[in-house]
Amino acid sequence: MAKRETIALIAHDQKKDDLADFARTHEAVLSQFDIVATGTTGGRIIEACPSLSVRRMKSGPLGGDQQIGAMIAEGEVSMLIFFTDPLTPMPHDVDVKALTRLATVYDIPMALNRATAEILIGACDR
Ligand SMILES: O=C(CO)COP(=O)(O)O
Repeated sequence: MAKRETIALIAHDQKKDDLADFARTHEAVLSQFDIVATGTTGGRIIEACPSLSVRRMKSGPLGGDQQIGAMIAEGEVSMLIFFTDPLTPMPHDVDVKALTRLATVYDIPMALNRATAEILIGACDR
């Protein structure tokens, strides 16, 4: 069986409801991919969409962003959808920056808000 591509899904706390809703809306498309997520986000996605194949890494503040960044560097992630919260200071801000930097370095499609995520997921559905 051909290896499926992986999409990384992450949301900051204030954006988790929105990402869970996004995942529910696009469950059929997402089910064609393996999903990797930071810990708490992954739990929310599994709750919202039990049919999806979700690998949960550590929680973001405990290194989850860095783990997913390492996967990007290894070529294991095809797309990053990360609903960021620009209005709340984060203790792990540097990790968030490192993750989005690696997505840019390795030139994978990256959505940092829902409007862009809708366009990317629409492109996956063709
Ligand atoms: O903080 C995060 C990303 O920077 C998300 O981590 P959680 O999904 O564990 O809340």
